Amino acid sequence: MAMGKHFYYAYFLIKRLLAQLLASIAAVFTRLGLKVLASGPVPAHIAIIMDGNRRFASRSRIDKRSGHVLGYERLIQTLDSCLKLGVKIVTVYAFSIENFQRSPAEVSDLMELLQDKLDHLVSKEQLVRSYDVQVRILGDLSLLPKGVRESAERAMLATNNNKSTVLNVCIAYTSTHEIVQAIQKIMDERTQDQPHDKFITKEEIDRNLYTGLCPPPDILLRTSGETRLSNYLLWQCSNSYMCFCNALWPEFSFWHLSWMILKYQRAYPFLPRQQRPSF
Ligand SMILES: CC(C)=CCC/C(C)=C/CC/C(C)=C/COP(=O)(O)OP(=O)(O)O
Repeated sequence: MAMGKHFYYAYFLIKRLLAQLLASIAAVFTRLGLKVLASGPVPAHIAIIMDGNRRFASRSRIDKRSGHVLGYERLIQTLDSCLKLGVKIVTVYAFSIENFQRSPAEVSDLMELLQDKLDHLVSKEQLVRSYDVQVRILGDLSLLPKGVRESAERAMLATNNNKSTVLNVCIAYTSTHEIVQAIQKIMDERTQDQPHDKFITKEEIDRNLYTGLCPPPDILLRTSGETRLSNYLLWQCSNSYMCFCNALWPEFSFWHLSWMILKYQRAYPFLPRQQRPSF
């Protein structure tokens, strides 16, 4: 009996030591990987369609909400790696206007999660403070329940003075809606200020999109093997390097990110030069 107990303790001790050893080896390789990647051109802006949370949940036999929670955790880890690498702006698709057509229970779960995570992001997330991240919520906030809208406004206000890096979170967003709203805004201003001016310029549309003066994404990543744009940043990504990855979003690791950056660096000499951020 005593022998069995000792064996049991030894087994768990060895398992824990091995896990710690593997974690230290992974940390060393991650640091090395970051150094190698940072020696090539680093994208200033990465846009991500975080796809595959529900498929991951169903494969892992967990509920959909837990799949989205894991998706949020993966976002924080990916953001951490991007910022360590020197990426200045990360823009993520968290909820499209089309997502409102999901079942009322799932929409309500996602809204609760977004509210919770937006509050968490600015109050408890060390990453936001250490990298001086400005959080911007892009989308038609009037479509959101009051609680989520208030959390979004709180998050933007609380990080408004952070100037080093940006996390854009697209919620209640679709690109066509954004473009229509931008044109509508320009037309409304026209009627008041210059009633006879009939021409709209590209620069005016740029300025009036939710992304405003933010430079366009260098890379657009979509996970889960889907190769559609799903009405995401259609105007802004006209010259972006597209990267489609088979991993589901909760599985997207540092190594998937590194592979994507390496592919971008290999293609870099042939890519059109994008506007660089001014910070
Ligand atoms: C505050 C903040 C930034 C929160 C982010 C939370 C988060 C990760 C939201 C993503 C939600 C979403 C619709 C993912 C797409 O997977 P899916 O549901 O379409 O999965 P499927 O493709 O497997 O169906």
